[in-house]
Amino acid sequence: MVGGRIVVRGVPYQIERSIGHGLHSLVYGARDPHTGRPVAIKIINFDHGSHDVKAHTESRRQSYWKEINILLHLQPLNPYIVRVLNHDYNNRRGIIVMERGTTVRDTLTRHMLSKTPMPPSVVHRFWTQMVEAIYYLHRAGFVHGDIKPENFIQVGPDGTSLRLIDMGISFHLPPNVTSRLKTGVGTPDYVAPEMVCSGSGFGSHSRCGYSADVWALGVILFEMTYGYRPLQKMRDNTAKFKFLNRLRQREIPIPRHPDMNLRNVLGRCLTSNRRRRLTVQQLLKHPYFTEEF
Ligand SMILES: Nc1ncnc2c1ncn2[C@@H]1O[C@H](COP(=O)(O)OP(=O)(O)OP(=O)(O)O)[C@@H](O)[C@H]1O
Repeated sequence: MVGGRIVVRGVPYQIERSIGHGLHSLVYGARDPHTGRPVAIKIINFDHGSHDVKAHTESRRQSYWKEINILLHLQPLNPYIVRVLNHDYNNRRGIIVMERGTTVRDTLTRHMLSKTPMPPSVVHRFWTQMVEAIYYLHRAGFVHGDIKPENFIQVGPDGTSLRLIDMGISFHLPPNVTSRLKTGVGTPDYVAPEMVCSGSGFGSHSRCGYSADVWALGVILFEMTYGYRPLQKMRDNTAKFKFLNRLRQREIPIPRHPDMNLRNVLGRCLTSNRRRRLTVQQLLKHPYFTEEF
């Protein structure tokens, strides 16, 4: 595929390189032939690599339709959702062409490798955009369910504007409902304690709702500030699940920091009782959010 061409609804894109993959997809970097702008092309192959081909094909097809429908629905409602530029599907695969950026994970890795902390002004700029992205999402009734630095890309001339990608496991809640029981999925370092039912894993009835996204926002702010995640040093996922399960009786310790507002907002996001966690609406009014940098 790399070096080749892919035509999506009559537009020929030149594939430059592979830029990522997920459980269901391959993602390539390409150029828009009309504007020269970099684009990302996500390809979900419907019939690939499964023993039970029929069931697998159907589930991949559904996941493509779910993602494209949510993305298109949210385009006018949320300025932080990755912009979809083109899309198409056939019997074999679904294709989404979107704006391309570098992930916040890439930036965090660069800081980790060079042993330089992310400057507080950049942390603030990134995190306030993340909170706004989730605010618009929750306002439209959607829970993301897998908030992490891999799912935010940096776009724009100086790479400081953020967009949210991968709506693969997000879901809609009816009005006045703030969570639902769900088969647990997510990334252990970012999942909220209420998503963990037992000492060994998610369980089939994890409670997932708006407050789980707020917990994950707290983990990202912690990671951008201190250079590591609260659960990062734990041996394996079993140890992480055990720790999260025990958090009902205590809280994650927040290390010292000169910015008291930052430390306070971290504590209010990383509160093990989901009912006491701040909502995104409340985060927008928190002094850390409103303070000048
Ligand atoms: N618009 C984009 N710009 C830059 N990189 C992207 C873009 N979209 C996706 N990627 C890269 O491709 C990876 C996989 O994309 P994505 O998370 O959307 O796929 P997925 O199949 O839904 O993944 P998962 O299995 O985690 O649900 C991302 O982590 C990111 O590195």
